[in-house]
Amino acid sequence: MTQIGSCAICLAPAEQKCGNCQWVHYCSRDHQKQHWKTHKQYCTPATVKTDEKYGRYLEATRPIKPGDVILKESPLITGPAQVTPPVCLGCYKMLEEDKTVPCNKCGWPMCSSECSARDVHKPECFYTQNRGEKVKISTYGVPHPNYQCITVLRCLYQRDHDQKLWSKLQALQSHCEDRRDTDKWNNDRKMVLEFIWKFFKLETTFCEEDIMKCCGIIQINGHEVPLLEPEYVAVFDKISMVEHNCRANCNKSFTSEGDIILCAGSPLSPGTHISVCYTDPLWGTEARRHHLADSKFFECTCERCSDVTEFGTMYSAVKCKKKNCKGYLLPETFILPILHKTTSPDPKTRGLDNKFWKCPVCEDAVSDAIIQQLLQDIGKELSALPKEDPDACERFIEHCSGYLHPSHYYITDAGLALAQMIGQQHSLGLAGVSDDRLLLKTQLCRKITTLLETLGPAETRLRGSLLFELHAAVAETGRRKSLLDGPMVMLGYVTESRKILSESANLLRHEPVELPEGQVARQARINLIQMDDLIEKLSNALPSPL
Ligand SMILES: C[S@@+](CC[C@H](N)C(=O)[O-])C[C@H]1O[C@@H](n2cnc3c(N)ncnc32)[C@H](O)[C@@H]1O
Repeated sequence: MTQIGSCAICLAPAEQKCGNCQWVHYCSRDHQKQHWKTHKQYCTPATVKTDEKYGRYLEATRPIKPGDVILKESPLITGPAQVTPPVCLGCYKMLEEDKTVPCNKCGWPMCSSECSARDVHKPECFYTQNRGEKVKISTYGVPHPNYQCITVLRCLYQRDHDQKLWSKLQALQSHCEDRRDTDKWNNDRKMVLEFIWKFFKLETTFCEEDIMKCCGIIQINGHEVPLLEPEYVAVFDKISMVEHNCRANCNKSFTSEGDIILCAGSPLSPGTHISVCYTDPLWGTEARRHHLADSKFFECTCERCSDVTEFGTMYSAVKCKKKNCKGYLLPETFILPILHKTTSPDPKTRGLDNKFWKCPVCEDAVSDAIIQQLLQDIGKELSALPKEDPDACERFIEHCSGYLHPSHYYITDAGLALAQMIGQQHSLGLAGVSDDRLLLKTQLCRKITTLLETLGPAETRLRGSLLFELHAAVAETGRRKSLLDGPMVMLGYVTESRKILSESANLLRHEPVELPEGQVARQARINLIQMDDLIEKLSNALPSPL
């Protein structure tokens, strides 16, 4: 069916759309030509499609290279996170007692009078003034219930103040039927809906359906923006169309201004579904699938979830315990129906005793309940590890290696923490760690970055940060070797380290300086210049072949 929109120039009903992005309508070729100067800045190499499984999704319209920006857009709505200590409702900075300026119209504490005057603060200011009594916040630094409803209230405000924005928000997925009666739904009813009705006296203004739908729109489409601590929430328009894949081909990052950027992580040919990972790609398949079912209301059947070996990485595999067997146990499938409104896989209530994990080498079979118990115990051990303790981390990895595949998610998780810890705690940095630890860091960084290339090629933030760690370890190894074998061995190591660093800088190039990854990217650019200098000096010092 042809969709009728309104012409971007004259607003007349229009059937034709931009052939590339299929987003903007035109009534005539003349108006399309006239609009091109503006539109070409926003015309994206992706278009919205619909099907039964995904609903609306984005598809590439032309070949896209890794690193290409597919979309960049400003939020439709921003607001504080649902559970947050008091933050400025203009800029989201955390508020400190005695350093706040109450908005003179509504009393909400702000960081400055400039922030009170920001448009973003208008909705709660408007409804607080109508309520007839100013807000008074007296506890800071801990989550405050008054903030739970703010982002929802800001959505609701648009109904009577910005029809276009309201329509865009209302068109987003909210899964109202699936959410009904979940714990989150019941909490939202109490902490958001009742607060809006009672505190703001809006019982006759906004009905239950409108409020709960806005809660759903934020739950399904909201992004936590990590530019500040605590994070705030933003809902975007086009980015909301991007589907999930556990081995996504794109990633999102934020600009310092809070815009979102969607970037390709692998080459995309026309017709490819554009995807990001809605969950943590470093979790095991069961945890990812449960998280998606509980928070986004679909059961993931992507290529990664469908392949128990996770592209041959054996990321969820458990060691076979039959005597002398060197095989690994895996279930036949991870794609089992998940009962909605449950939380995580609980070995006691799964009732899956008739499911088995099998070893292809010795054909042994172990019941799912036994495996779940083992994984639960190891998971508990991992969460109880003391923070910032590399020895404890190393002991955990050694112990778990008796039960799990070397690339198992629990071992990878601990390995990642260990790789980042080595060198961080020493006042001399990597120069202060033992040769063994330096080698371990190098091996862990290499192993996990390679694993990430397979499991999450678009996870550029983590891969870029780990490659930065790796470049430092390789350079330090070179420095130590040169002390024994003379300065010339250094050249090979520095050249390798520079290559790794250049990849890291490239992967992190969109990260804003507010994020640790943006700081790493900045340092990487500085190090690159220094390394080029060093490589030149070492090359010039090489004896001439003549
Ligand atoms: C942010 S929205 C994406 C746009 C949505 N498809 C729409 O039509 O508005 C997230 C929702 O899309 C659907 N979805 C996204 N990725 C999916 C996937 N891999 N499999 C099934 N459904 C998916 C789910 O309903 C999910 O809650």
